Amino acid sequence: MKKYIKSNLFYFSICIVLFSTAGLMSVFLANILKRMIDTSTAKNITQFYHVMILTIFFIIINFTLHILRGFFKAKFLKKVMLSLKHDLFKGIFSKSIKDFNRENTSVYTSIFNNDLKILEKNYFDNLLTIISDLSQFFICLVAVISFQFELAVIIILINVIAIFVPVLLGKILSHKQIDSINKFSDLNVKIKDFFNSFEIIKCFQVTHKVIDNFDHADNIYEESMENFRYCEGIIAGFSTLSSLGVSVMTTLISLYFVIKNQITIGEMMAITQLVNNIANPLGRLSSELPLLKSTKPIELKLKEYMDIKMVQTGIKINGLNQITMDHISFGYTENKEIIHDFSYEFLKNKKYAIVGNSGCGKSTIVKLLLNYYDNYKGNIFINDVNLNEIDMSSVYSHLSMVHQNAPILNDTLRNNITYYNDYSIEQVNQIVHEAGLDHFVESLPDGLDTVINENGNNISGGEKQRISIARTLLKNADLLIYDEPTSNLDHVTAKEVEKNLLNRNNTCIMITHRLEDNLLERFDEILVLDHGTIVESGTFKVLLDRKGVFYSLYKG
Ligand SMILES: Nc1ncnc2c1ncn2[C@@H]1O[C@H](COP(=O)(O)OP(=O)(O)OP(=O)(O)O)[C@@H](O)[C@H]1O
Repeated sequence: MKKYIKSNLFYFSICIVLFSTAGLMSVFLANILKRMIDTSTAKNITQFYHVMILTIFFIIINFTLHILRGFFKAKFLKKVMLSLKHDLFKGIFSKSIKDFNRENTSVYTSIFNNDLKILEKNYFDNLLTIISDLSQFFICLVAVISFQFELAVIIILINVIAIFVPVLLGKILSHKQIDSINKFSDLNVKIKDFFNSFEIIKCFQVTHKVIDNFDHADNIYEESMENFRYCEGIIAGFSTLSSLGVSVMTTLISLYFVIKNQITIGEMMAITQLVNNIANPLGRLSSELPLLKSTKPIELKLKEYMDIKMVQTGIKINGLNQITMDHISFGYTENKEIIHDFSYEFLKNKKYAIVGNSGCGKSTIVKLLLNYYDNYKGNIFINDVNLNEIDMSSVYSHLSMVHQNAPILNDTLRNNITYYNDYSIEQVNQIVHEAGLDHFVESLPDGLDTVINENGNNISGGEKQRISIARTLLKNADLLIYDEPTSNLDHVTAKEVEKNLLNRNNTCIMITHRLEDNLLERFDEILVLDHGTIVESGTFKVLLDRKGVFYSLYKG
């Protein structure tokens, strides 16, 4: 976190100066109190006017300092949180697809919703309070020493004992903190899943079970929070002991010095005031310091993400001429192989269909091509270069894909289609037409500028699919991969859209369950997959004539 302080040193330095004045202001106030009491015992009206002016001056300065502290603290926190979130977001997006998929997306959202908030409050904000309290403690201590050396020594002794235990407890607090963060992340995953499945939960009438499930996860989280709060409570107890002990001892000892005529009543008041400003900050410090320490695990966790660099090593490819899958075997888990000895060569500008029963591994083949997983046996080559040696970003720049469940942004239809790239209005309109979206766009109140809701819940499944198709076509990549692109479209629209998809001069791999003549006749090669292996391949006509697996699938 020091890096973020360094990069915002200007605002941090101003904050240090402003928050450090807290001690001086306490001494100022103690001085005013001393003068007030001494004036009352001397009954001197000139002294009274001096004290009055001094008090007004104190109030104005104190007020101004508070305003300035608030202003610069807000600036500092804004700057530091902006750069922190930027680096974190960039770090997460620097992950490869396979690394990103290893964690549930709720884990990432929980970092932003929870971890960063804790860091802001317990580290950066807390740090400024610590500076203020340290300044009060040291400056007031020096002031007390200048009044009464023996008194200062006694105060230090009491405080050292009182602060020692909470600092030790800080380590335990830190463990409790990280435990509660992990539990919160688990709870977040559940909440996200349940909200995403809202309609299904209602239809299946399992609301009570879901509530039980939620309660269970929440219970685990709250128990971890309860442990954390217990620990905080114990630390707070020691803090109170510290400040109370010091206050009582000081008053008694000061009284003794007054009785012995070694200090005036005004000085006794000033000392009591100063000691309060030693004991109270010290009491607070004994919980603030452990809190600061407790953010260490969060810092380490975030650092892991922020240290991820966009890996752009490897060989760059300038186009996709041929893709060779050579004896590929793969399973998501060790004991279940999904793809068995799959070998095939996809050639430039040819059209391929992959068909087969549900679960036979069609999408998995595509995921392996896209390097989502690298723990397969065999080799994948692109233009004769092994996929493991290629800079994947150069591969991604030459391909585009329509996913089975197309992700939709909570943004305008235009941005959902262009994905923030710059295209002319003519290009966008042409693609809208090819994806069969003309009527849909016309029906929208703001046309392409209409905002689509989160997950596209104000549009139909077919419209979502056509947006995804438009997005893919607009990129006009060398290789277009379609995973059941028209499964949600009516027969007529599907036919029209598929015609546009296959008319293009690109390599195309389409996974489809639509075994219809007018579609299948358009492919150069149809791969028939069964249990992760190609059992037949050829043109539609050849496969029909063979009267084998494909024929049975086709005839249903
Ligand atoms: N991330 C995953 N982790 C574990 N198993 C998975 C994962 N993804 C898919 N599978 C399993 O791998 C097998 C093949 O899945 P795949 O999605 O490739 O099938 P598919 O032929 O595309 O099916 P469909 O036609 O239904 O889309 C299935 O049994 C599926 O349950």
